[in-house]
Amino acid sequence: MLSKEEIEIEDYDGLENNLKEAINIFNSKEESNIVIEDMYYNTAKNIGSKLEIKNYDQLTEKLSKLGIGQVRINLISDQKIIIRLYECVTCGDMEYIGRSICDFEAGIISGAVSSIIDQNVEATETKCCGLGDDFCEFELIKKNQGITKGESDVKLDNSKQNVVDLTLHSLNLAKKYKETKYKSECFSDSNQELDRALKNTRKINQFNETVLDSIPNCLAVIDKNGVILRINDKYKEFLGKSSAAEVEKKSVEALNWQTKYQEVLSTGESAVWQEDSEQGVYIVFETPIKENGGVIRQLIAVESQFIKLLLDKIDFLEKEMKYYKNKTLEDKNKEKLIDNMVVVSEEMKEVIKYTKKVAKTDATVLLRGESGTGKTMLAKRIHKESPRKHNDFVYIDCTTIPENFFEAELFGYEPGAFTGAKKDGKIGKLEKANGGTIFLDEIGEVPLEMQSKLLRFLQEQKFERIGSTEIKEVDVRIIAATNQNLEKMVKEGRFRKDLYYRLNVININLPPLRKRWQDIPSLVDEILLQFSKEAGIDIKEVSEEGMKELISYSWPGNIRELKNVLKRLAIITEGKLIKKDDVLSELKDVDATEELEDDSLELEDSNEGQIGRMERDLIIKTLKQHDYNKTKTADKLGMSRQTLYNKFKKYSIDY
Ligand SMILES: Nc1ncnc2c1ncn2[C@@H]1O[C@H](COP(=O)(O)OP(=O)(O)OP(=O)(O)O)[C@@H](O)[C@H]1O
Repeated sequence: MLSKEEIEIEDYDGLENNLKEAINIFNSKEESNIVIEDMYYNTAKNIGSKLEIKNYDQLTEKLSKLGIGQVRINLISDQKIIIRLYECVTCGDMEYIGRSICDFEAGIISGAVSSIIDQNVEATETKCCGLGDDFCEFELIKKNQGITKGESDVKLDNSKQNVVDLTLHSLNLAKKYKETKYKSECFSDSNQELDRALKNTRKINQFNETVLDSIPNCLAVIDKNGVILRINDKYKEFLGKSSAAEVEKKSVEALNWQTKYQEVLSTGESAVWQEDSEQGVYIVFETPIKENGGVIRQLIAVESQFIKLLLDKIDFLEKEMKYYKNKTLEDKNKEKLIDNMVVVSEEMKEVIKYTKKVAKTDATVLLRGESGTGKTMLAKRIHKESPRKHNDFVYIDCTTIPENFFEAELFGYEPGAFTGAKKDGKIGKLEKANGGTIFLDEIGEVPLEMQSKLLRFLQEQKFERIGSTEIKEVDVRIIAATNQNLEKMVKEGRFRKDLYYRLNVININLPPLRKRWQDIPSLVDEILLQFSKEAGIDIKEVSEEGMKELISYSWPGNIRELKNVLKRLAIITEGKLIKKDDVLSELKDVDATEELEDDSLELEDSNEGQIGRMERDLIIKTLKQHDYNKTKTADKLGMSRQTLYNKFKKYSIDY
């Protein structure tokens, strides 16, 4: 566009004033915008008609020269002409405003085209960059009424070029006015929006204040410098102030508040503690305000229902934690001390205390106790806790070795030592146990001849393999076990007296389970846990009533029997809980137990003949109850099949 300085014209100011005046007049009217637009259009049309454009090529060239834009003309029919204006200068200035704005261009085009075809045409803008279109488009329609060349709303000078330029300049001013007006409209729109936003913010603030004051706890906002920004009504009440202003904007130090706001700010972590005040005990809870650098402080009365609940819960959790801590510790100790061996009763605690001392020595140990009381388990424990623990623990079940193989088994033999011997010979159990422990289970079953050989070894720790004269010397600790009355056997000449004394250096007696029922609940837990692991099934529990039944039963087969009963119950019982009826139906057929509840069963202080009779009766009864099935009978009695066969032999039971 041409600037004022570029336009050398005398009555420029007059023209400009005219235009401004016109705009002012129109502007004061309600529909001034439309009038102004019409004025642009008509003035521009007048100019367009005076440009003396002869054809469309000249129109294109002229408009581009005037800087109006790049024109493309499309003659659709004699009656309808479409002109497209690319890079329209008005739209370039105003950009997208949501309505068509090229009244000036429309006027120029209509004036110019009217003079080309020498007929009045009116241009309507059908597309406009101001509406978001890619180009501006004008539809030119012929009108009957002709135009009066040379008549303009604006007084024009005689120089045509100057008239054009001056008018363009005036229109340019008007356009700027229009632009300013539009911007002020926008401004007023945004002012209204601001107003609305302000009102909303006030409403939200009001709401926040109400919420803050409705909170039943004392609440204060402290800024990062320790200045109290806000306290709610409850806090005001708590402090006994008539106005929040007495506290707000003051520092926490000045008011002597016990606060951890600095610690909360530096760590970003909340702080909670208890404070006593004249009004009672309070929990102080200070928490950082995100991205703000301040702290929210709350005081919650301990008397409040919420805190009471919380404290109850904490109390409960603490107790629970303590319980599990102790249990874990107990479990750990139990494991360390005796693997999975259950030791709850005082009787067993005594045994273990003694065993621990014994384990450190090399002394020969004789373990006494009914079948299934844990003699083998204890023997292993002694070995594990002794200095020999890194060497072998060798187990010999004396009931299972045929008489003539005993020596070979214990001392070994040379190649070809006897018929049927292995051709490379065999190393004996004693040699295997060198540096370690040998456990002779059921020592009362060792044949007499073998007893003297064993005695010799015990005296000298020396022996010869069968078929060899070479004397072997080994360092072996002996642990023997029996459930028989060895003293009686000695008297009857069935057990060597000297061997008895050799073995009976340290005597440990394992009490029967019925004498240490306190172990039963823990044994039940342990056995069910181990079994669930082995069998890959869910852990079962025994109901309280069921447990009472297990405790009151006399367990002739001791822990081995308890184990078997529980394994069966774990398999048979549906669901997680083993109930009283399940236990009873499992134990119902052992009516002989009543007889066994008699203390006279204890081997040490009982008459062997009486016990023998009772044991014989029990075996026969159990056999009958299990249709003479020996495996089931042995299982029920908590003994191995071999032990059962030995008992058959011992009591002349012929089945
Ligand atoms: N205190 C205990 N805690 C856990 N399990 C035990 C305990 N005592 C024994 N047992 C278990 O009971 C079963 C029988 O124990 P063990 O074989 O040691 O008895 P025993 O007296 O040697 O029997 P037997 O005289 O028939 O040889 C084993 O499975 C053992 O693991």
